[in-house]
Amino acid sequence: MASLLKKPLKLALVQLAIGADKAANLTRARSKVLEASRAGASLVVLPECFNSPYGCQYFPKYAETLLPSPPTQDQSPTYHALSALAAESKSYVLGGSIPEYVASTGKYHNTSLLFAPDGKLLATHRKVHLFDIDIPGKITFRESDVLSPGNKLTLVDLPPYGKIAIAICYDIRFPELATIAARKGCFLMLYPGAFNLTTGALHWSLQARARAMDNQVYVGLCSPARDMEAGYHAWGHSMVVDPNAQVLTEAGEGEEIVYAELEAEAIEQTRKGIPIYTQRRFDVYPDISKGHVKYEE
Ligand SMILES: NC(=O)CCC(=O)C(=O)O
Repeated sequence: MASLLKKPLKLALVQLAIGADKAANLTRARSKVLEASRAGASLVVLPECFNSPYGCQYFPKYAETLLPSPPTQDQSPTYHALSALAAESKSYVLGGSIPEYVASTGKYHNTSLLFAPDGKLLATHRKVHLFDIDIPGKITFRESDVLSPGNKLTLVDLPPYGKIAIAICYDIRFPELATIAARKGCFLMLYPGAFNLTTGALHWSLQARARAMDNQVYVGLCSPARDMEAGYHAWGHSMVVDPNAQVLTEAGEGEEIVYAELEAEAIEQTRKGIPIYTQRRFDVYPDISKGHVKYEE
């Protein structure tokens, strides 16, 4: 079987401290991405909502217009900052997510932008599963009060490494996405995400390890740094999990960059040792990666 990961890749997750000042967030993101690329990272990930505080009341105020693409500097300063940063750092940069406004539909989305080392936009992913939960006495959140969901999976080739998939935070709770992506040849699932103190303690690491274990791929989760003065308290603990479901690296709660070296052998050895890839029973249940799947490569 051909290697899914064609060349070792150093991945960096920037657990960014995010505040109310968008320009300051972009400046801080720039300095952290450059630090990560100087440390040898070829793929640098920023958190969900990295240019604004996380919360329904903030989405319209911080939203940028990305279409028609490319947007002007006024329509999307973040697009231009990320593009310039990818080119300057000569690395792939995943701009975790930003609030997006689509003028033609009047809708807001939670959208991730991936730029190539030459500064070109490679992919956009709009969060497919909106974060609507209600745990009495703990946390109620309804992204769908303001946001509309995206309607596709996002798989993207990063030459010379191979294919990855991008999804955002709550998307991780829907294992179909990772299963389809892995069966379509991705070696890494990336989830910029802002879990909270209730669900983070319960499920953050479990979800990351479960997606890795079920699919025998690498998984990266990139959170904002925790800020107890903010309205939403992010869990932190950005992490990279290997294809055997072991946590390779994990941040604490504050601002931090964590790194991991991803290698083809880890996927191959895991799949050789526990060969679920050749043991599936599609005569008993369907292969969900076949048939009706809306995705973009
Ligand atoms: N930003 C989010 O989608 C949060 C998801 C979350 O906290 C969860 O438990 O799921």
